[in-house]
Amino acid sequence: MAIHSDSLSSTPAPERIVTPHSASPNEDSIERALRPRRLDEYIGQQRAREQLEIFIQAARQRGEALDHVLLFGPPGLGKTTLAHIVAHEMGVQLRQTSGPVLERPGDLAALLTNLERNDVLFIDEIHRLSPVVEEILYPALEDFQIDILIGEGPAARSVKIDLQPFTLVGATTRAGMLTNPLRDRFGIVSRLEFYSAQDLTHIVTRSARLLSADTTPEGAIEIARRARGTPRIANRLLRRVRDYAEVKAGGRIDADVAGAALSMLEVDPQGLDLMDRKLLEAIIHKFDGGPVGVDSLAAAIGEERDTIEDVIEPYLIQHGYLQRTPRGRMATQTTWRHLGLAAPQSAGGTPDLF
Ligand SMILES: Nc1ncnc2c1ncn2[C@@H]1O[C@H](COP(=O)(O)OP(=O)(O)OP(=O)(O)O)[C@@H](O)[C@H]1O
Repeated sequence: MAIHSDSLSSTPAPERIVTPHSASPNEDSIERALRPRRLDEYIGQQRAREQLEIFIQAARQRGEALDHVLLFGPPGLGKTTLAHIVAHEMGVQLRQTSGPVLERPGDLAALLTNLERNDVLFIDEIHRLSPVVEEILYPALEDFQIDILIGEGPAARSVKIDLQPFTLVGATTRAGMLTNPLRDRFGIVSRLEFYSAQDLTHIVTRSARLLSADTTPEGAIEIARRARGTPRIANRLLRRVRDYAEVKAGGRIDADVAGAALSMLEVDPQGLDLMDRKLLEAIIHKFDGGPVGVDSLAAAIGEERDTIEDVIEPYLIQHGYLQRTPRGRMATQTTWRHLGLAAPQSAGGTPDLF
């Protein structure tokens, strides 16, 4: 049966220090150790947290399974962490899989029939479920039943199997790619946002404590500011800065040490790394500032389209470095300025008045 307990990523982990994907098994285990276990340890995402707190308490009081939950947002923002927290707060087990590894209906059926009452089933990359597997999921979500075909040819017959009530937690970077019937079956839908520098500072401070890394408040702020709004990146930068501090600065992470370490890692003061700059420079130098289609851009920088759309772009767009127009991606005034260039009048975004 092709079901793994590890979550798999749709996009290959690129070689970048700020990639929001976890890059190695060793890193996975450190990540697990840093993962908050309870809702009150989960920093930021106030809206999602408050909603879940109420719905979990209500479900617990009624002794029922929590309604199905869809979490969406860019990678590394804490979807897997929230799924684990939901199970922990409900006092139930979590089973974990991901859309692409559920190849056949039988893979999903085996998982569903092994769930115990009110358990959580976490499906990462749920937008990548195959249509035949998705079919099985509909009656499971609605009536806690599945229809299984037994036998082949004219002798084949369909058998209904009752399931224990359970909660599906689905995670996706692309809510728009979910089919309508699947999306409609989630009672709770939460969009995770990039974290503020303040929330990330809390996360860095907490992780530093857990890793026994000697970090000053200013050191934590410096790391948080450059972490692209993403806890996974913040934790990774913290570990690299800790290495630097141990070798070069007697182990203490203050603002200067963090700044020097991050410059060495080519993460600039805005948290953009080589790949971000490569993409922005390509738009400006190879496509005259755009608009340029994502496929041409992918070819120009040797990166997968999915990685550009899921990993690189969302932060750049949100922070005004990139505009997505119907004719393609465009550099903005901020982009030109960031790269130390004079912006042409035609560039998108706020004009450079200074
Ligand atoms: N709100 C939070 N508070 C503290 N730490 C967090 C929070 N969210 C995430 N983290 C940390 O960031 C790491 C990455 O989070 P997680 O694996 O849950 O992200 P994800 O959104 O599921 O990413 P992906 O979609 O790539 O699997 C976790 O190990 C955890 O330590």
